[in-house]
Amino acid sequence: MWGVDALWEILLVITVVVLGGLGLVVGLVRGRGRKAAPPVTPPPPAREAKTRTANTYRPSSTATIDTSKGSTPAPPKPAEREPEPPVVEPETPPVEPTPADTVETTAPPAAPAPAPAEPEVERPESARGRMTKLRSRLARSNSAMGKGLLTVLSGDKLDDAVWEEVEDTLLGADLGVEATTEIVDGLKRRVQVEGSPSAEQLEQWLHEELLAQVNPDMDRRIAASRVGDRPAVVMVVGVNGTGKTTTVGKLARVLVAEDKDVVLGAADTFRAAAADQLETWGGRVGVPTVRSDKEGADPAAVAFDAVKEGQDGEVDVVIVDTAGRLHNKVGLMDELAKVKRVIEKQSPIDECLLVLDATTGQNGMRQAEIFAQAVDITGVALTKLDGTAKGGIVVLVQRELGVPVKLVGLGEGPDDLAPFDPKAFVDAVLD
Ligand SMILES: Nc1nc2c(ncn2[C@@H]2O[C@H](COP(=O)(O)OP(=O)(O)OP(=O)(O)O)[C@@H](O)[C@H]2O)c(=O)[nH]1
Repeated sequence: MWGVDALWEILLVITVVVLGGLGLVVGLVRGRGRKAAPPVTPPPPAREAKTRTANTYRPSSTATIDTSKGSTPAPPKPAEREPEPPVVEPETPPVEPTPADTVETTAPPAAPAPAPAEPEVERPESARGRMTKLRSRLARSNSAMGKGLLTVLSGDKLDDAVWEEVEDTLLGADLGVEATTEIVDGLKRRVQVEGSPSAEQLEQWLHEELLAQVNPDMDRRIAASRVGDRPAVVMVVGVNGTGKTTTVGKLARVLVAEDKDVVLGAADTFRAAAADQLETWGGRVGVPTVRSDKEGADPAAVAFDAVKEGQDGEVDVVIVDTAGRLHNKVGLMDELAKVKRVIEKQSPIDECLLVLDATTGQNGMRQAEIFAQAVDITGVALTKLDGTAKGGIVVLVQRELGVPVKLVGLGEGPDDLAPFDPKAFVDAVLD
């Protein structure tokens, strides 16, 4: 018979076997359960995926450039070869090609751009009476002289101190010594003859004395009409920066307003932009510009061609702009003399206008004298009179050069050039 110990051993073995079997069954059941789990919902399509879909409508810009350069195009990436199956949510509307895409991919080649519109030709206003219209500009800068004079003269007595102050004021306005002396002597004489004058009487005398100095009898017409069977020729000279090219442009406008046919000659070949500047001025009023495309071209040759063009085209006037700066003064004067000589092989020069900057005062006068030695000046265009209180330069320049101021510049606007009117000038100074 088996002992109790043996019985316990048998029971222990059976328990171990049963527990091991149970463990095996549980393991199997859990493993099968994991395999049969429901599929996990994929994450919503990323933003990147949408973008990529849209991009398939758009030819790569780099590819286009590469093709046009003739280089071998890189094989298309799989994503570019075929649109990817849509990975967007069903409710997302399909991506439409943008108008730009449509043009690039399917539209026929774009129609040629319309021809640029013809630049509009301006019709400038007549320059008659322009100085009276611009009088306020002149008065703004120059009436200090007039006011100063009238204040001094309206005192209780007219003694030496008063006359000295009048002299200083006139000299300060660049009238020059001779004109100043003549004006003061004239006033003193009238006071001696008439006795103590009223303020109005003094103002009237001052007006007359100043006007006499500005010399209203000078011929200020510009030679801009055909002479016999040829155009008039106007040569414009002056130091660079005085406003020479601008003045030629403004003068062309003045003449167009008078129904003149004008040709411009860009003989300032020293400064590269001068021809462009002139051409722009001319273009605005339908006036052609003869120029050279070569920087530093022979200015005399350009001037010659301009005059020839004017003759062939039977225009009224040819205006030749010249250089105002060279490496040295002698070179500039030699060049101007040459331009003049070459023009005169075809036609007399009817007008030689010197452009002077009124703000440069006595310095401008020295320039004027140098130019006068190289060419025969027939008139002066005094620019920037709006920016100086030294309007007396009008008197000085006429006295020194013996030629009239024919034009005055009173601003930077295209129509700020006026035929000089002595009475309007004196009126503005004594305003
Ligand atoms: N305030 C004022 N400015 C003026 C007048 N005339 C010309 N200017 C200005 O002066 C400057 C010089 O003018 P330009 O015509 O280029 O001078 P330029 O003498 O031709 O100079 P270069 O071509 O270098 O020889 C420009 O800014 C003009 O607008 C004027 O009457 N009043």
